[in-house]
Amino acid sequence: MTETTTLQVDLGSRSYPIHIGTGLLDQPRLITDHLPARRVMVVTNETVAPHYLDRVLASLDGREAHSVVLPDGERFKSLETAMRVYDALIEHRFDRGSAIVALGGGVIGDLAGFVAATWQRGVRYLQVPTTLLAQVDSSVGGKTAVNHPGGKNMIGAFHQPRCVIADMDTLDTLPDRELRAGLAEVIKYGLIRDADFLTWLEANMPALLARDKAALAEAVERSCRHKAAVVAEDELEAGQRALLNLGHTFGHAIETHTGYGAWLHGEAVAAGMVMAGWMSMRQGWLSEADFHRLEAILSTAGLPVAPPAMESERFRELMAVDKKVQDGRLRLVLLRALGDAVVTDAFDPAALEATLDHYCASPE
Ligand SMILES: NC(=O)c1ccc[n+]([C@@H]2O[C@H](COP(=O)([O-])OP(=O)(O)OC[C@H]3O[C@@H](n4cnc5c(N)ncnc54)[C@H](O)[C@@H]3O)[C@@H](O)[C@H]2O)c1
Ligand SMILES: O=C(O)C(=O)C[C@@H](O)[C@H](O)[C@H](O)COP(=O)(O)O
Ligand SMILES: [Zn+2]
Repeated sequence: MTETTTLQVDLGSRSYPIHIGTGLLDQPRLITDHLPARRVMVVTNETVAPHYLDRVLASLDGREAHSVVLPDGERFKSLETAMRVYDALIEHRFDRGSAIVALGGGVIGDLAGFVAATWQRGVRYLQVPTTLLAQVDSSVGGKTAVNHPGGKNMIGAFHQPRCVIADMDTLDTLPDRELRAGLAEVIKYGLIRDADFLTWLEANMPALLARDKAALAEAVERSCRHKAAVVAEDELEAGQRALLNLGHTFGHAIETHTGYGAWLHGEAVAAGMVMAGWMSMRQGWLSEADFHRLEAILSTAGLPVAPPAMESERFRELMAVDKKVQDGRLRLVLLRALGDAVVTDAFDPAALEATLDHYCASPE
């Protein structure tokens, strides 16, 4: 077991710790200390359960622990799947004092968090993220949701976890493609608010892709510091939190268009960040050299730098339901420089049209 780093998400009475380290799943009482509930439901999926469920259940010794093992995949981040968890909660008489543990990647975290937010109008829950993406982003900040067939994360709530336990050892079993998808959200923090981190990521990309534990731990910790700081400033996305959405307006359109799953969230966000970067360059905000740097780091991380074949009209249609639309006006996260992002509706519409023309397939 190595050192554990603990960060804090400062939200007054709803503050909570993020523990990052190795061997955490085998530490007795780490979960129960943060979840003083008699009944606990562990929500996980069929891929994660064989690796980690027994250890989490063992750590809940002394509690009445149950588990629900869901099918795996973004397409199961739905109300129908949430209903399976509600069914288990009813069956085992879960009351307001009961608690939920989300064990898995962002799909499980978002769905279990949504169930926790809505079960009897809100019960406690804890995040045990097991993908890089979930450790650096989705487990922190309390955005919970399920998808609608017509739009990503359309049905959700803000509901903060009581604690985040990121055991880096769980990344040992993560497929390479999923590791790369997680790197997209790590790179995002550099692009929106930390040019030095971006330089560090460029230098350390080979180590990260080779799963060097120290490099991964530093990437997780620096990412969580950024996420915690943004969330503490603007929990409910009244302003600056929207910067965490860089690439997501384009990316969510890609995920919805491709039916939730063909493109991983991180892959869609990577292509979306390239599109946002290209548009920022077209606006005259980002230099050509910096755009190429953005494209290069994503490409070195093995991520897509262009969307799938999609007509521009389909992008327009899907982007129109983005949650950042205000009074019918689309707001986008664009870059003024690397490490300096802005959320704005004051973009040149011609720059958006040029971006869609540049990246989209023409209708047959
Ligand atoms: N709430 C937020 O703030 C937030 C932030 C970013 C992303 N998200 C959401 O997160 C989701 C994406 O999360 P994700 O990338 O973790 O995808 P995911 O949850 O689908 O996990 C990726 C894959 O890895 C498997 N897996 C998980 N842990 C594993 C492990 N340790 N070993 C082996 N396999 C493992 C999963 O079963 C799945 O097949 C999207 O729905 C996205 O919208 C939410
Ligand atoms: O925490 C946030 O805020 C984010 O925007 C993080 C994103 O990486 C994440 O994908 C989030 O789920 C997107 O939220 P949404 O509000 O655009 O659905
Ligand atoms: Zn995201």
